Amino acid sequence: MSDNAPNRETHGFQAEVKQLLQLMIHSMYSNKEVFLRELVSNASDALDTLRFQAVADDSLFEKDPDLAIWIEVDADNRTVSIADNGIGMNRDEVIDRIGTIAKSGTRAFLDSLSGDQKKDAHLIGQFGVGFYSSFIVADRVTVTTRKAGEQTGIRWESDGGGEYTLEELARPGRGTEVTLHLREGEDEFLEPVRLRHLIERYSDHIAFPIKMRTEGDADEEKAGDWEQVNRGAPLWARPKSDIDEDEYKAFYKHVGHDFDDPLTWTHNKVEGSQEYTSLLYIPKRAPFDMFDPQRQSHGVKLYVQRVFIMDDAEQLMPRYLRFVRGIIDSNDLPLNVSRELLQSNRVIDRIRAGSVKKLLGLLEDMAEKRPEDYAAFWSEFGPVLKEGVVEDGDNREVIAKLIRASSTHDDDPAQKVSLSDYVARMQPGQEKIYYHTAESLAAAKNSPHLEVFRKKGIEVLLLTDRVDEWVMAHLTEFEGKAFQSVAKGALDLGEAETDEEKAEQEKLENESRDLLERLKAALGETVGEVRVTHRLTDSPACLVADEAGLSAHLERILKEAGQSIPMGSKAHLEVNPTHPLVKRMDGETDDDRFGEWAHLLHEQAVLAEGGELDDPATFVRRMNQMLLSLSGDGGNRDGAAA
Ligand SMILES: Nc1ncnc2c1ncn2[C@@H]1O[C@H](COP(=O)(O)OP(=O)(O)OP(=O)(O)O)[C@@H](O)[C@H]1O
Repeated sequence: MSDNAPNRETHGFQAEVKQLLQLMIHSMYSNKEVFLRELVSNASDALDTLRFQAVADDSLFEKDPDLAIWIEVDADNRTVSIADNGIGMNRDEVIDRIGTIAKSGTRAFLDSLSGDQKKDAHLIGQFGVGFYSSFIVADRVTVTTRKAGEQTGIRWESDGGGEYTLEELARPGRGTEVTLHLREGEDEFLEPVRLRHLIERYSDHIAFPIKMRTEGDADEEKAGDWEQVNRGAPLWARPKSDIDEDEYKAFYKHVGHDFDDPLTWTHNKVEGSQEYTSLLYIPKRAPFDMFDPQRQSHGVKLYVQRVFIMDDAEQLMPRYLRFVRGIIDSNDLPLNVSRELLQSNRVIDRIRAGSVKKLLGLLEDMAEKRPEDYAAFWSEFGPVLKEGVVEDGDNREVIAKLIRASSTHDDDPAQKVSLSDYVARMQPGQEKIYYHTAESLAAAKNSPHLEVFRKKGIEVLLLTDRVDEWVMAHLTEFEGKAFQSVAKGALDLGEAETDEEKAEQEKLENESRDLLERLKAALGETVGEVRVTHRLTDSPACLVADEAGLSAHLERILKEAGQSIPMGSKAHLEVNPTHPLVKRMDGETDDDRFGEWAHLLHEQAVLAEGGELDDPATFVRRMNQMLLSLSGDGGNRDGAAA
């Protein structure tokens, strides 16, 4: 892949990059000044990385320890350059990082965007607009860079079409310089005043000096010297009272690589036996790959005494808070702390416990005082936070309080009902918190299992997130009330059922003995027990798992995940003897025909709860036969009806 110039190679962009570049140029145009913030943010990260690596090897400073970022305008050539003396990149790194997007699923996500979504800066922005935002204002971008400690520099150049060129070059200083050749009409960025203004607005919090040339109008002598244009101190180290909302938001965009503002944040300085500062943010939106196990997240960064140590210090945050972004700066850890050392470290354990507490407190507070924000949070991150019920036994109760669900109270698809709301609405005599898990809200709310609950006005939580089965296996009680799946075990409504109702039920059971036996004989091992239902008022039958067994919904999840289903008891068939269809069956004297009815009843029950039939064709044949016989044309046409 080389062209005519000596030592110059031409490479093609990865397809995703090409696609993203085009989308970005169009969707971001009205926010075009973001390029400056992004390039300064990258430069700051590169300085952080150098400073960290130099802790172990100070030769990397190459006698140039004053870390900074320089912004320079060349009005004649219509360029703006952003330079740093940070870690730099070697040839392979340039290819890997500036021509490739590592996030898996990017392609599929980009392909799935509709026309309008393609113009939505916030959707595109979730990739972290980063370096590519240069092309919003530039029609050619040149990067020259040399990695600290290495000999050869490299020059990268592209017009943002499909290709870029690479060329080796001698570069005495380490670090990176990005030069933007501005598009026609973008001359506003040649105005130093405009650039200063943008730095003040978006990059003031950058902890390294950002320097620009002094302007010479008042004092010609000094014109051309470099002067620092930002405050240059880490934001989190400043007193809270000194920092305004916009500064917090600007810092979030840098640290969280997000284009949007955060939803909320918590900033804490802990003193005493442990000293650390945390500034933790909750984003507005979940990244598209939130549930991708391979996702590379921009989580929480660890600093030690204001020196950046590492990104994504997963020991600082439990998995169920993986959406949190921000920094933790410890005064107690050594500067040369490694990932391995963090693994079983008491300091880290305490910082994590403290931070989790703060975050859960922040969520509690938001739930109470800003319910609309909390609803927005829940709809983005609810399923992730729920994992905490399983993962974090110590905080299970607090997390349970934060859970929101749909329920039969209003059948609203927005998950709004808290467990406390539910308990407050429990019927007199009701002892349990009832819930139903299903694949979708439609399947949940129309499930036959809910019939008796609806009739009696007993609320049932409708749980439709994938994690719910797993969560409910760990959540056994709330405020002293046990949880009960409406699709499991023998139903006991306790005192919510009157004595008359109980007597009637018993009578019905006695009268139905024969019917139940015939059904069990016809269905054999297809089902566990066959019994009279408590649950149904309108449907003829439903399936019920054992108390300790797997619900049909969980069985399906496991099957889809390719897991083997533990051999347990079969689901039990519950029938409603008062249903006209069941009554009619009871009167059927032909055993073969009764058998067909019985299977049909079972198959219906499987379908009604969203299940799949083992043998759908036979079901269809039975169904057709039944329809024909009901229309008075059955009996002799068995074969033809199939
Ligand atoms: N000034 C720089 N010095 C050293 N490396 C850099 C510099 N700018 C960019 N890089 C490297 O290129 C990578 C890609 O940069 P880019 O801005 O596209 O994304 P990012 O900063 O990783 O994340 P995001 O896209 O979420 O902002 C960076 O992760 C970094 O490794």
